[in-house]
Amino acid sequence: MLELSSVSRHFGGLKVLQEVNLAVPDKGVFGLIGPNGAGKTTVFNLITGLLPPTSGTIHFDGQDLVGRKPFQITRGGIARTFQNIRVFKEMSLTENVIVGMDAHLRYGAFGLLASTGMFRSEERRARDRARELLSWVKLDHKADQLADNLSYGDQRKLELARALATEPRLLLLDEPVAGMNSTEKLDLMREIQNIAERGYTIFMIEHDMRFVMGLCEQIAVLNFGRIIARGGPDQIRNDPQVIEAYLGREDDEATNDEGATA
Ligand SMILES: Nc1ncnc2c1ncn2[C@@H]1O[C@H](COP(=O)(O)OP(=O)(O)OP(=O)(O)O)[C@@H](O)[C@H]1O
Repeated sequence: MLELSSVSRHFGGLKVLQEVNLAVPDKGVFGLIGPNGAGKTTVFNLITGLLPPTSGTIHFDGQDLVGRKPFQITRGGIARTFQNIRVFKEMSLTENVIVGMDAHLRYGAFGLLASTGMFRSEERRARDRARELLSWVKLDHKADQLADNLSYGDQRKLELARALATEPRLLLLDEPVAGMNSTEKLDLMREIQNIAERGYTIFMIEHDMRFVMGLCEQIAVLNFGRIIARGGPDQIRNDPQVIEAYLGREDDEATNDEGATA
């Protein structure tokens, strides 16, 4: 579905990604892990058109993504969430999700939200879909509340619902459980699993090893800008290069995470 071939990205003299080859298969959950600063978010920034690669190609369903603008890539079927939460706190949950639908609404999300009846049927459809997506992350009972009232974990889930509102085929999640407690993590794990079962392909970056190992069928490991391993959870867990990449860095938070070596 998604294929990166010999992708490199340099920032001045800093070689953040070097000849990365990565193939995310259609359907299921794929994980990208690696120590802090390994280059993981840069991979997402290249896929979503926020940055161009220095060299290499990125194909999605056979189409070349390099040179396309972020909104074109979103319309083409790739959505993402960010490491830092980006919800509109002064809007309701429903309105936040409708903003995500923007590319698919005839009058645009803001036109629709500001309307006084002109676009009623489109508004009703958008609200129904927003509520459905909120139910996928168990937030539909809070649909009319302001996003500002949500816990940190629920704000992350709202971002996920908003990303789904762009009707993607591929969903990129950048550290979806960052800052969540263990109950929230378990809930989110189930919800992501359900979303994958609905036919979405999920590609996630995550530091929480228990979460990654519990969800992903395939995992790639990035270290100093290079892929050092790929395979199923058991293979990754026992890979000597992966163990060294994590344990060899005393300053890495992943080695201190609960369950990091699970
Ligand atoms: N726009 C940029 N300009 C200059 N350097 C950058 C830029 N974006 C990322 N970098 C550098 O690239 C390296 C990799 O960053 P990146 O955010 O991709 O790592 P990461 O694996 O996602 O890390 P973390 O797990 O801590 O989020 C870092 O040294 C970072 O400072």
